[in-house]
Amino acid sequence: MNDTPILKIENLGHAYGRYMVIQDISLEVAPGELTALIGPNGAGKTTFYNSVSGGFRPTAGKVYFDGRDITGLPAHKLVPMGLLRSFQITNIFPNLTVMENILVPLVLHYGKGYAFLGSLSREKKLHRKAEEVLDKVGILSSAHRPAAELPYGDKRLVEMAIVLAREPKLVMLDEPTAGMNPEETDRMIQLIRELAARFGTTFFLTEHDMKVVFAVASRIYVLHQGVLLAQGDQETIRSDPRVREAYLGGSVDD
Ligand SMILES: Nc1ncnc2c1ncn2[C@@H]1O[C@H](COP(=O)(O)OP(=O)(O)OP(=O)(O)O)[C@@H](O)[C@H]1O
Repeated sequence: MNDTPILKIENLGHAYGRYMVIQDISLEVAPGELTALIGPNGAGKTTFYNSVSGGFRPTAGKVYFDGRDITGLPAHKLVPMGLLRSFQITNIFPNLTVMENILVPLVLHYGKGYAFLGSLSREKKLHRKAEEVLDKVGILSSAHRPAAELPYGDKRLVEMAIVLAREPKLVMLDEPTAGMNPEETDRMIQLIRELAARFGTTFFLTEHDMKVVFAVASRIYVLHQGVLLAQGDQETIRSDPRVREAYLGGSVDD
């Protein structure tokens, strides 16, 4: 069994100018583990997310992905290694069909060196791959509809299909359900759980919606004023008085 952590973070810190926003964060994520980093507004979650997933170079610490030092590498270099970050819904091309929305990143991802070129044309193989991922997430029947026509929740499924098409080992999501209604949020939760269960994809969420966190994550880290305040399973986090205090009481419960 491979026991190399998929993600290992050592003493991570980031400052905007002189303002130290996150400090001394160390954690490890095992392959397949569903992890969330939670914290009140302004705790530094997005800064953490960007420091780890290629948004910018952190000012302190080290980030290892699958045993390799990736500290400060930009997101586009992390993608071929298998570390993806989610993108906003606006990155879906509304005038292209759902299928084309999957094909464009697939072409960019595999480029001319697409590995399993055989008797079929490269285009056919990419097409088949796109159909495969659309089927996996359950929107193959919408393949030839313009993405703009899809309801919001289905657009997020397209986004996930785009993610899956690139065969990630780790997906980092920054508030994946932001802007969604409760029904769409539930679908997203189901999708993350299903992708993890069926395809072994490791997810790391930064999130302040407790409903999402408790529905998805088995391991939770709590960030407060830029430092890790607590970590553990759901029960440990729910019952930690410091976490309740940080959330001003009550809102830790969903
Ligand atoms: N580019 C920046 N320059 C200066 N300060 C910033 C910048 N980005 C964020 N900050 C500050 O850093 C702190 C942490 O912000 P961050 O967005 O990482 O927190 P967060 O936990 O994601 O918050 P939220 O849940 O509100 O999105 C905040 O005080 C914020 O104002």
